[in-house]
Amino acid sequence: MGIDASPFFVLYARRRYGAAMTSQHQNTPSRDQIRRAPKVLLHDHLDGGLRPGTIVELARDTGYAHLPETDPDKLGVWFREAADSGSLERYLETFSHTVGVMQTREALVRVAAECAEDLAEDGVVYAEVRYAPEQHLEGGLGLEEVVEAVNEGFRQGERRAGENGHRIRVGALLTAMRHAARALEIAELANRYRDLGVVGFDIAGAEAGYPPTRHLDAFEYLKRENNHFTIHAGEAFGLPSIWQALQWCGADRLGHGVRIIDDIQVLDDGSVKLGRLASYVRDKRIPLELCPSSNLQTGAADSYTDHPIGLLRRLHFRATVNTDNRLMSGTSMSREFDHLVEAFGYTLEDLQWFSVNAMKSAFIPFDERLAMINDVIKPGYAELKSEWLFKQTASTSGSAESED
Ligand SMILES: O=c1[nH]cnc2c1ncn2[C@@H]1O[C@H](CO)[C@@H](O)[C@H]1O
Ligand SMILES: [Zn+2]
Repeated sequence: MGIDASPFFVLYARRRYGAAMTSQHQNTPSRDQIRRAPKVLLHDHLDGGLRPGTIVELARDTGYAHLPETDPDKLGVWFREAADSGSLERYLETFSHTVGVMQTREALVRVAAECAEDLAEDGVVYAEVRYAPEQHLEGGLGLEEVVEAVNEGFRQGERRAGENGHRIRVGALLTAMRHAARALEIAELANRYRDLGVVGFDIAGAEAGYPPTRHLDAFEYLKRENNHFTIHAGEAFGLPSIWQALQWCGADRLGHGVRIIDDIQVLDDGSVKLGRLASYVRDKRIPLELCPSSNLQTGAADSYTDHPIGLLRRLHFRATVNTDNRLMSGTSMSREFDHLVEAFGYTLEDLQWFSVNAMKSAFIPFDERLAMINDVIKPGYAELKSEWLFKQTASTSGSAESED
């Protein structure tokens, strides 16, 4: 099975990128370099990324009385531990508390603004952040008011980040919950707010028992409108879910899609055989929104070194790295990269490859994606890759000074 192939890949990666280094920039990037590297995030849930302190304050302000902890540090730990159950269904239960405090316009604006700020602070230059408008109506808001509040928050956050020297652009993805029956309505909402801050559509929630084909009407509508959508598929459930998402629903990208590994066979001699579906995904350059830490918590992978991303990157799938839920996983884009660098010996070249892959797969227009790649991402990595040159100069001039 493909997952067993990862140790082989580690060896391959170390040999290829570790021992056989040809220049300094192929060294392991430092944590600080990873944080400063321009990163692109396609799969991040707004209701999975709140600051614990904000949850506590919003609960107090909005009268939400069900928090398991009221100390922010303890609450952060509670989310990580509660989400660490090995089951997607139990992982998803933790969202009742974040969604619980996101029922007013003020709360939504604040959470969205802080999300943009936190991502920018972490070096993310472009993000598509998703949430399910239908889950934020309990306080009396309408669907459009929810979308407008979140958009307002993203714009505020982008402005504040810019004032602090961090440029970021955030687009919203509207999610419909797969167990519910509002997908068409949410798809129409996504279409109405197209070019007004919403860049696409998604479905999420428990996968087993809720195939994406339940929502075919929504996907067909979006296709007729030439709009974009991704589908959570191949996370808790395997190949049939990925197959349906692509061949019945017509998804542009796969949310997770990690189980495509079940259609990849690694033979004893190290050669690899792709099944028909895996070949299709690779040949058509279907973007995989991979979320390593989240997969460890829901049981989709056992460790970073065993995570299929190693093999998928080696086989040149259109792999991207994502956070999924920063609060539940206690993570960030930089931390995801830190883990992958440690597990697979990735260099700045690899991190750039993931970032360019993600930017190519974004739902904004082609010319904007290209400009992001050429004017922001590549120059950012080029600067990091050239740092060793200037370190050398500094140490030379340092020793000259000491001789004076
Ligand atoms: O990894 C995931 N798989 C499936 N559904 C998820 C995942 N993370 C979050 N959500 C669901 O998406 C909703 C909207 O953001 C969240 O409320 C949560 O129920
Ligand atoms: Zn997700």
